[in-house]
This record gives sequence, C-alpha cells and structure tokens, in this order.
Amino acid sequence: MTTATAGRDAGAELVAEGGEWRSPLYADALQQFGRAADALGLDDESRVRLREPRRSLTVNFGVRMDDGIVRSFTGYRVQHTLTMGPTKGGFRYAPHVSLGECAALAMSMTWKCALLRLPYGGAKGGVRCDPSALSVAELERVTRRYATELAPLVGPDTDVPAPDVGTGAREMGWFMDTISQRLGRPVPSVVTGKPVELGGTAARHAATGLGVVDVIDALLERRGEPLSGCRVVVQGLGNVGAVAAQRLAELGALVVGVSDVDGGLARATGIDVRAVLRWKAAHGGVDGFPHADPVARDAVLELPCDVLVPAAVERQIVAGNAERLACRIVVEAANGPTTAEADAILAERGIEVVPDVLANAGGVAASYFEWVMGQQHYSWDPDELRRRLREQLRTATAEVIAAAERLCCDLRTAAVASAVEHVARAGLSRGLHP
Ligand SMILES: NC(=O)C1=CN([C@@H]2O[C@H](COP(=O)(O)OP(=O)(O)OC[C@H]3O[C@@H](n4cnc5c(N)ncnc54)[C@H](O)[C@@H]3O)[C@@H](O)[C@H]2O)C=CC1
Ligand SMILES: O=C(O)CCC(=O)C(=O)O
Repeated sequence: MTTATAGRDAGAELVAEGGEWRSPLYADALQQFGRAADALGLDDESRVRLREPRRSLTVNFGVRMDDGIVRSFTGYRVQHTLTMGPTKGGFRYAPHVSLGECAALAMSMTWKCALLRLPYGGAKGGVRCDPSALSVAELERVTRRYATELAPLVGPDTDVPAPDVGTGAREMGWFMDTISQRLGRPVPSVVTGKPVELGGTAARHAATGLGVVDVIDALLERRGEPLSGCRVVVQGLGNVGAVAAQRLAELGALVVGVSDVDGGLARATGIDVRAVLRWKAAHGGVDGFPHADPVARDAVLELPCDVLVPAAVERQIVAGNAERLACRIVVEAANGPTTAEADAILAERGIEVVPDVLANAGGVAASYFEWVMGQQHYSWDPDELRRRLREQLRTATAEVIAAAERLCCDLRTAAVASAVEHVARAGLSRGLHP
C-alpha cells in the first residue's frame, strides 16, 4: 500500500467515525441520519454533503473573573446547512460542551427546521463552563466575549442564535447588545429569545415546553387516548421541563415523577407541580420537597407511567436503563436524550419514541416568528402566535405519523426522513447538492 493510499484510507476512516466532529452524540446523529437516508433511498452525493457540517468555529478567549484572575474559556459555533437560509439554533453554557456535541445538535437543528418548513439551516454553539459557578458579572463578560468571537459569523441573514441549556433571555440581551455596539446600530434580529423590550415575544419563553405538550396531546388524540388522567414523568425542570410539567398538570395529567440535576421526586397520586417549582425557586432544587417521596435522580426515568418526558440533557436513556423503563411512550423534550443503542431496545420493547426534532420544535418555531417580526418591524399578539404554533405542531405531528406509515418505520426515522427529503430537494433546486 502506498503512503498516499494509506493516508486516504485513514481519512476515510476518520470521516466514517464522524471526522473532526467525532463524539458519542455525533455518532448517534449519524446513525439516525443513515436510517432516514436508507428509508428514502437517498443518493450518495446528498448523503456525503449532509453528514458533515458546512462550517465550524472553535474559539479560546480569556475573561477576567471577579477575583482579578483571567480564566480561559473554549467556545464553539457549528453551522450544518447553508442551503435554505440563515442558520438557526441555540447556544449553551455547560461543562460538557464540545465541538462534536455542537455538530450533532446543529445537524438535528437542520432536521427540526426542515420538518417545520422554516427557512433555516441548523446551527448550535456554546461555551464550556459551569454557569452555576459564575457570578452574573462573569457570565455577562463571558457572553460578551463569546459574541465578539462569533461576530464574523452571526447576523440576521447569516446565523441567528437563541437560548439553550444554561442560557436565556438575559444572555440573548447581552449578545444582541455586543453585536449592536460593534456595528453602531441596534441589530435585534441577530438573536431570538431576547427580552420583550428588545423585540422578543412573550410567547418564546414557554414555547418549547408548551409545544412538547401540544405534540403529546396530538399524539394521544390520534391514539384515541385522553391526556387527562395520563401518568407522566418529567426529567429536568428547567426552561422546557418546568413549563411542560406545569401545562400537563393544568390539562389534568398526573405528574407522578420529576427531577432536576440534584435529585428526584415521586408520588403515584400526582405531584403538585406549582408547589415543587415554588420550592425549587426558594431552595435551588427539588431536594427536600415535603409532599412527595424522594427518589434517586436517575431512578425517576424508571418510574411506571404512560409518558416519559426527558427534558434535561442528552444521552439519558442508554443501553443500561432502556430495559428498565416502565413507560409506554417517550417524548423527547430534550435534544438527543436517547442513544442509538437505547432506541433499538425501546423499539424492541414496543415503546414509542417521539423524537426531539418534532417534540421540542415549538421553541425554534416561536423563534422564527420573533425573527420575522424583527425583520418586518411589526409585532404580533403573543396569543395569536401561540395559536399558530399549536397548529404548526399538530400539522407536523400528523405529517410524521403519516410518513412513518408510508415508510414503514419508527417516528424518528420518519421525522428525519421527511426533513432530509426537504433539504435534499432544496439543494437540487439550487442546481447543486446541499
Ligand atoms: N430552551 C429551549 O427553548 C430549548 C431547549 N431544548 C432542549 O431542552 C433541554 C433542556 O433545555 P432547557 O430547559 O433550556 O435547559 P435548562 O438549563 O433551563 O434546564 C435544564 C434542567 O435539567 C436539569 N438537569 C440537568 N441534568 C440532569 C439530570 N441528569 N437529571 C435530571 N435533571 C437534570 C437541570 O437541573 C435543569 O433543571 C436541552 O436538551 C435543550 O437542548 C430544545 C429546544 C429548545
Ligand atoms: O430557538 C431557536 O432558534 C433554537 C432553539 C434550539 O436550540 C433547539 O431547538 O434546540
């Protein structure tokens, strides 16, 4: 074997394993894409183009801490597809953030946007840090520096970030201000999920969690089952999980288990979600809540229920616990909570999985409306926006179920296949592969 051939083989091997973006989450994303591409009979050129991101940026920057020491941070932004419009996706602050994680989540954003027919490609970013260990002033300096590093990439017509794990409206306000200062004019549409007084919409904060409930409702309706009385477990009580749990309880579901990063709670007759959220706000976590039984954090996933809603972080349902899940349906409010191995076990056990790209798409759908409002300098009533979101998610749910029947596959493969088909067509319409 010549050196040149050996080099090429080594490169091909690297690409097969995920290339520069290699990570467990990216491996899962590639498997999901591969299954969808097979179901569609997608051509090889489109497969090659879509399995890797178009652009990725890694930045290292120093930030002065409150004690005067300069600490170094690493941040990322990955843009998966540039075919249909600007790229869209949140940025996160968490200790495990990596290039591979952002690449996987950027790919998933492409499918999510395409499934809802939003005119975007997918992106994701983040800074590796523990936000709970930083003061507000430190978080502001990290966000402003991250925004400066990303300035050449982001803009209303190029790449539009939004909140994700560990970030929210406050960080979006700082991000928007930093970009606006650089350009010498306000640029509200450079981010979505920003404070209402900066052009955000009151509908965005709750949109992801409410959307999760809309999808559960639409699915149960098609199965002829009422949501009222349905037993639900919600893992993670952050932006998404807290809203979803509260709305589920309002609609009459029995929330029989909840958890956050520090612990879990169970009560077979239903937990008072509002009371737990008040307790969490006062005590920093669910631990110690007196009106439910304490359970180990990860054991919450295994509580008997009808619908399990993982709404925390990725890779929570794994080969090691998939056998013990005691639910009928998993609704992925979080991104990537089920590994590929666990997916296969759940399918074998007849547990239906509603994939993240459908279940949590309410967030980016609300972001789209916020972005359009910003571009048009026009404001919609949040109630009208909420009504449109609900319709959009119900339509997408029906489409995914129909695609699963047509392609004889699971809901995840159907959702990704429907999205991939749209993206591949868009690429061909431009006279090139995407
Ligand atoms: N914020 C948004 O609009 C959107 C978020 N998502 C996804 O939803 C998920 C949650 O995001 P957010 O609610 O925004 O984050 P967040 O940072 O507001 O909340 C995360 C919650 O998960 C809990 N948590 C972390 N690890 C846990 C574990 N091992 N077990 C139990 N709880 C744990 C934390 O205590 C916290 O309550 C993420 O996967 C995110 O990518 C998806 C679409 C949009
Ligand atoms: O609102 C957005 O633009 C993106 C939200 C997001 O990051 C996600 O859906 O995972």
